[in-house]
Amino acid sequence: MLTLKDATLRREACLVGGEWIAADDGRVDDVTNPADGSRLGRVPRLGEAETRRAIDAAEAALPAWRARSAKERGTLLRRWHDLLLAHQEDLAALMTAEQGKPLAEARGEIGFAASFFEWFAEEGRRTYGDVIPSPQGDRRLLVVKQPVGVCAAITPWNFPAAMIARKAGPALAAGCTIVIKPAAQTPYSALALAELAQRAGIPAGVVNVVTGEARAIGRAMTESPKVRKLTFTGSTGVGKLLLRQCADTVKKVSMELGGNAPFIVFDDADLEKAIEGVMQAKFRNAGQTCVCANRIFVQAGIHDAFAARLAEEVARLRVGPGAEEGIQVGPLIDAAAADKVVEQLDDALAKGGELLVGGERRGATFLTPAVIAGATPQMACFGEETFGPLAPLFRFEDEAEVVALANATEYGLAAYCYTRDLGRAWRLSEALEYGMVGINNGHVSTCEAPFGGVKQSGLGREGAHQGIEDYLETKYINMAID
Ligand SMILES: NC(=O)c1ccc[n+]([C@@H]2O[C@H](COP(=O)([O-])OP(=O)(O)OC[C@H]3O[C@@H](n4cnc5c(N)ncnc54)[C@H](O)[C@@H]3O)[C@@H](O)[C@H]2O)c1
Ligand SMILES: O=C[C@H](O)CS(=O)(=O)O
Repeated sequence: MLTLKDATLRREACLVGGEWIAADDGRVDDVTNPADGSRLGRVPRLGEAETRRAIDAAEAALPAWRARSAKERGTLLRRWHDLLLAHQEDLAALMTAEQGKPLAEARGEIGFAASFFEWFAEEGRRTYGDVIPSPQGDRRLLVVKQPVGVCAAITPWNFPAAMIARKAGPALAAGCTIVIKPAAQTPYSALALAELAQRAGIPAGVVNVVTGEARAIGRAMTESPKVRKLTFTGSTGVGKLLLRQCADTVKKVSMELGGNAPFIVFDDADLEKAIEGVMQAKFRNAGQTCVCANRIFVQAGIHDAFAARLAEEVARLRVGPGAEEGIQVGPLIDAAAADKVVEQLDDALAKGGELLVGGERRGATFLTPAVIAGATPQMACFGEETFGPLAPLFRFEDEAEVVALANATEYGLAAYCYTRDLGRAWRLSEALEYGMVGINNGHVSTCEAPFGGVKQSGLGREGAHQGIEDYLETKYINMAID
């Protein structure tokens, strides 16, 4: 049973123009706990009409919000940050109940989400323009940055708070207003963030959250000329669809899409550090992160020692409901997600892979973390994003071979490399076709750094200074002074 210190954080209505609303026709959708399939509650099933009203509310709030100074907007963002931390336990409990991740990870995600509000509270005050030396004495050339305007955000279930904060933070700091559609599986985290935005004093209409029919809401967002930017985090397939839908109104877009991360271990790597890194890069959120190690390449000389140590560590992982203290691997988001991982596991075994540990299905959504040796590029786990606790080991001989294998994918989000050779670290950092590279490090995400991918892993960057640029327009002013 989910009990919160502050029960009012558990909202079952949508925030539109400062009002908490139900669907016009009263329809609702169940929210379930992936650990046991129990119903947590119900949230409104909004459609196009309600979404259009949310867009209108964001448009109505825009002039006053963009007229505030960046410092004033930053003060409110900082308050939102403080409220997330003040309610971290309740927000973590809500997240674990609806998403399944272990409580310790959920607490960490709330801190991660809050960091984007803190970071962009200050970045908004540094959206500098330019004064350009004019070629004519009677002209002055200026460049100023202005907010894009009304933004729409569509976010995934795997990081239900941080993926919202990584968008709402820069949007609000830049002077934009926003309409957010969270994933159907994880609405409570989004609605709790909206509740805390109100408590922080963020004005009505600046932040709006709509739950309901994804296609209908997405259509309203992408078709509306009032929406000047769409920021999406989710699968590459849905990203492509939304990109197409945004073309008719030429919206600015940010796309944070799928991944297929290579994790490369050379003979000269520090074995224990590599094991620590792969455990972090592979099994965080039960392997359901876009930057998870999807393919683990191990050089022949260290392969057997690495495989034995990895199997040993994986066997120790505690699997169970995320709400139980000490659990390290929770359930997958639903039975279909677990089915997909089992299919990839069975495919690998059918094609010659050797199961070293795990792979046991426990009920609908639990799967004990698995390690497979003898993986090959002919297996589904080579080309497809696994999004689950399956670690396939690919043996390789030399640098040229592993770079070619690592880059043989349409994805390009994150990559990892373990070596103590400085020259090789540089060569791999430059040769790997990915937006982010971890060298002797299995976790790269932080608000100070630009997160994002190349190829079909996305467009744009989130976090860092780059993250606010996506919410700004550049205006050039040519002024005659005669
Ligand atoms: N690059 C990143 O930063 C990042 C972060 C997290 C997740 N992801 C990716 O997201 C995927 C897993 O998340 P998911 O299962 O929620 O992805 P998904 O693409 O199925 O859904 C993402 C969001 O899009 C919505 N959606 C789905 N179809 C839609 C449509 N036709 N119109 C409008 N909205 C629609 C969903 O309701 C959800 O809110 C993985 O591929 C993962 O790699 C990427
Ligand atoms: O899955 C997507 C997240 O962006 C992963 S991380 O928490 O930013 O590493």
